[in-house]
Amino acid sequence: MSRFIFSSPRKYVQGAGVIAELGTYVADLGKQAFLVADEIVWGLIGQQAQQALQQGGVESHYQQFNGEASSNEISRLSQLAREKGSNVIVGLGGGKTLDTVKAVADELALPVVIVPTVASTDAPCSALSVIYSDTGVFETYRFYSKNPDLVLVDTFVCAQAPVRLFASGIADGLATYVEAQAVQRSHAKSMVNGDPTIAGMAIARACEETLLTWGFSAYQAVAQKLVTPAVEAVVEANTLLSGLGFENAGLAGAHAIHNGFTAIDGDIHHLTHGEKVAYGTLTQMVLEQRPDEEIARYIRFYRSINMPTTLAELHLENERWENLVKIGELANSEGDTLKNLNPNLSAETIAHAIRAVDAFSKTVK
Ligand SMILES: NC(=O)c1ccc[n+]([C@@H]2O[C@H](COP(=O)([O-])OP(=O)(O)OC[C@H]3O[C@@H](n4cnc5c(N)ncnc54)[C@H](O)[C@@H]3O)[C@@H](O)[C@H]2O)c1
Ligand SMILES: [Zn+2]
Repeated sequence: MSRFIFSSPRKYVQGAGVIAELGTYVADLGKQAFLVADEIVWGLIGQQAQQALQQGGVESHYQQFNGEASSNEISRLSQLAREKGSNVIVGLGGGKTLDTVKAVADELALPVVIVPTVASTDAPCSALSVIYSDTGVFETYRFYSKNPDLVLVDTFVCAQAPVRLFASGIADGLATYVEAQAVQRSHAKSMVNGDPTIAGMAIARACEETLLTWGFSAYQAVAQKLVTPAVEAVVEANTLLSGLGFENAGLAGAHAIHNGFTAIDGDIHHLTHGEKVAYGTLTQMVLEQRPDEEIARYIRFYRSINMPTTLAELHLENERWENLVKIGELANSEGDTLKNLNPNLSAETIAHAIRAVDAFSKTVK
């Protein structure tokens, strides 16, 4: 029986300078905020955030994020927030910080406010966290009963972040519709365990359209730390459209293969989420036998924003065949989403596709 489900954050606010309004919005949710950010992000906007909260009549306590969205880090921060008597959790930063604060808020059954400071992933809006070991190996998806209470995105702040992270967010967003189509084709379930709604699919499609239409000029603008209408559109696509799209229409091969890459030691660990997802998307496209010209279009677009399309760019050019098969095995693990692409893929078939992307990419002009 079909169950069409659509889930979303309660409120999404985006614009250059909106961080100044943080207190006004947070005050509706709680008056004792527990703020989490890493050292870099805190140095950039910590003071501004605290001031904005104060203006809204919200007291705040800051704790530094240690860098990994792991069970240990979640327990440590939960304990501290409990001791402080906080009644709203606020996370500022990239995907790992945001995934961690979602889990902390869930442990304490408190509202959560997400302030992405970089448009690098579609983590902000979702009701799930990606959990890793303390050393950064993918462990599991942790699901929540609700999405964040507020997502507040200051476009100006995001445009100051490294352009490589912005491009990575574009790559993460470009996977959304590719994976959504696979889920729909195979009648699989979305990340909210429902059948994709018309809304979910339309949002995923709008995400792809926005990124292919304005992704390149937005990338050029952010490289100069500028905010243009195209940058606003792409920040929305990376954050809101991609987030609602992947959650409500589902994940398939691109993200499972991304998760598979964490099985490998070495320099691939220095790649961003989006960079690995870009290659995972191409691998999925090869596995679903998309027309050559369609794959080539994606390759040209990734190249234009400096995302990897060859094994050398993933630092995997000399990787042994057994290790590529290991990536396939982890991608194929229970609880991951490769089966939404095709339940009958072997680890070897995935390894073939990983190498085939490289071979094809080298021929694309
Ligand atoms: N929960 C979800 O739905 C979901 C979706 C996609 C990705 N993810 C997860 O997100 C994580 C990846 O997130 P990420 O790519 O943002 O990386 P990250 O969180 O590991 O790192 C972001 C980096 O950017 C820096 N930074 C942030 N804002 C900045 C700014 N304005 N200026 C300068 N530097 C800034 C931070 O200090 C940090 O070093 C992965 O763990 C992935 O699994 C989760
Ligand atoms: Zn992603």
